Amino acid sequence: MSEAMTLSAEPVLAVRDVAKRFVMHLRDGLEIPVVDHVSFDVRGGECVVLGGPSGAGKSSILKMVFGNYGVDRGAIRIGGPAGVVDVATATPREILALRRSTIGYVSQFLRAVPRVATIDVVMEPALAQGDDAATARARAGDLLTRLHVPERLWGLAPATFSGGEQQRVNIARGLVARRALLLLDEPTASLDAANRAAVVELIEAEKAAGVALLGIFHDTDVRDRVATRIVDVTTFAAGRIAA
Ligand SMILES: Nc1ncnc2c1ncn2[C@@H]1O[C@H](COP(=O)(O)OP(=O)(O)OP(=O)(O)O)[C@@H](O)[C@H]1O
Repeated sequence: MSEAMTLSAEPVLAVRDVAKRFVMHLRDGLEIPVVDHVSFDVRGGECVVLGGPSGAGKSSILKMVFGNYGVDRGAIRIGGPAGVVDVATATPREILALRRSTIGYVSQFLRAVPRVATIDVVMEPALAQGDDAATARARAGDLLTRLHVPERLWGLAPATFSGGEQQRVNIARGLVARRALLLLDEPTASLDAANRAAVVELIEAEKAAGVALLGIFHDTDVRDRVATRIVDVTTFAAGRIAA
């Protein structure tokens, strides 16, 4: 199927005229403008990559979309089961509901819960979404296998795993639930070539399933393979020259 045929008509994510500055209260309210007039869409079936040098504001934009950072101006509209929610004006409760139903976040860091087995860590978001245990376990096992996490580790807690193993457990956990919008914060950082390739395949599968993806990838090889479009964040620089 061609890419155009898998794209949904309405964007899953619509960012409109967003501005963000940080106010340093411990430094007499010093203001650090980061981005201004940020506008872009992400439709189902496409992977939009935020590009630009270090400090341009890529992570800040991702964190605003996830609701971790407040927004000074503009709208971040996300279409979910309960209709369209504007993250810029949503209550914390609405943002949490949106995360449970609509937005997935895959970072490179695992916040490991002590003593919980890997398979349970991975399947938990699928159970929270309402999948039955057998379905959630099967999907979790499939993802762990594709990410080369050996089955002998599934019953162990990931706290003692290597950095790369923990990262792969985290990616599996981030992908296990079916979400309309996936945010990817350098999911392939410090993975080896075989696992980078596995992540690229999983991202392609999400695109084919009609998921909207927004990501940051410093690895240009991975970025060029997954990106439908690159949004250059330097075009949104707010009154400052990016480093
Ligand atoms: N919580 C914060 N408080 C104050 N300033 C911040 C905060 N988060 C980010 N910044 C500043 O905002 C600017 C953009 O940072 P951001 O992390 O979004 O850039 P980036 O493009 O993701 O960079 P990198 O590629 O290095 O991760 C930087 O100058 C940074 O110092």
